[in-house]
Amino acid sequence: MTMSADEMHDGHTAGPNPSPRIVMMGLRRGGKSSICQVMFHNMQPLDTLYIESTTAPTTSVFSSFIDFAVMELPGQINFTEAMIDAERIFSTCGALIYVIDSQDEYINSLANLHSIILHAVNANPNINIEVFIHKVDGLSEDFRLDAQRDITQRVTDELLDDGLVNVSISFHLTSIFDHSIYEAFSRVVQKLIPQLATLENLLNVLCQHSGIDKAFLFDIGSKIFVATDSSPMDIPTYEICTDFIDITVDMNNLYAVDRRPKTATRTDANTITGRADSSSNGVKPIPQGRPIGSTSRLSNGVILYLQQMVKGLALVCLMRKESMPKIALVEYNIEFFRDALEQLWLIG
Ligand SMILES: Nc1nc2c(ncn2[C@@H]2O[C@H](COP(=O)(O)OP(=O)(O)OP(=O)(O)O)[C@@H](O)[C@H]2O)c(=O)[nH]1
Repeated sequence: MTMSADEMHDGHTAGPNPSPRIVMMGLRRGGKSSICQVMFHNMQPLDTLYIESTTAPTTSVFSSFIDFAVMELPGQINFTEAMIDAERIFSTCGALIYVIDSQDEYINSLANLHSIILHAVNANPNINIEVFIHKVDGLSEDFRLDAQRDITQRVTDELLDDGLVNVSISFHLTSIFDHSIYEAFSRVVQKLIPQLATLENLLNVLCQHSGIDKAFLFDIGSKIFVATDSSPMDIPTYEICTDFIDITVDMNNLYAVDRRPKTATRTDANTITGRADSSSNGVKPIPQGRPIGSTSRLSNGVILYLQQMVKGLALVCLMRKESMPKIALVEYNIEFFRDALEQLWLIG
């Protein structure tokens, strides 16, 4: 039986053109399902210990500034033998994430990755190959870098031997036990956003004219950052921002006015107070109606500022306390940023 991309679906509505598509592959027990569960279904990393091996391809569709679908192909399927319509899957997808278990012997993974890259690039020369060197939480700092160097060297050497010099391939060190998986996934998604350069430009202009040191545009549900300004970023800053989003959403949900009609059923409640597809995925419900906003001052004087934007996005900014007297100007500029974002989203 040949399975086509459209047949492999887990029930989330994709619409007629669920693009861009991210395909996730890798050998058994590499960590693919765990990544999807932690990123998009709010599962706690430790709970992934009990995940059963995936037996059939699954697709989840997420709606944000861009709609994107993530398809996971189980490691136990040899996709060439299983007659999966690989050509079609690769030709319609924007990125192929290949997950390598760095705590295990990875020679077999590299051979498997190589044959998949050959198929993928043949079907779609523009595909982005993203290699997740995963489970690095179990490796020391030195070991991580050694593994990354070794894997990068082996994969690129083999591609060069095959004369494939223009393959777009990136390597990321990831773990579900820290924020590295969010950063890596953000980088993958960003490459699929056609408006990325415009978003970054808008954030740069906003920072320059408002005394903001760093600004991120986050998808609230998945905590993927869709764009950031061009100033350097580090993982601790990213972590502070995602924690701030969590706290803000939790506080908002705690004190949100219940606008449900008295007769509403339990099922109605999800669609009234939460993002329709996030509620069914286990992702925190994103407040509808009045946009959420919050300001907080850290012990080192840094101010965190959050404003909800269009399509479940939030602008999170870091600024020094000296910028606080100019907060009216910051908010004025953010209104322009929001307008620009709305226009950008409307023209698609
Ligand atoms: N230490 C560590 N373990 C992880 C990480 N990610 C996943 N795991 C564990 O790896 C095991 C396998 O994870 P799965 O998500 O089922 O792997 P899979 O690639 O989906 O496997 P198949 O469904 O067989 O294709 C689970 O016990 C997870 O808890 C990680 O970042 N670090």
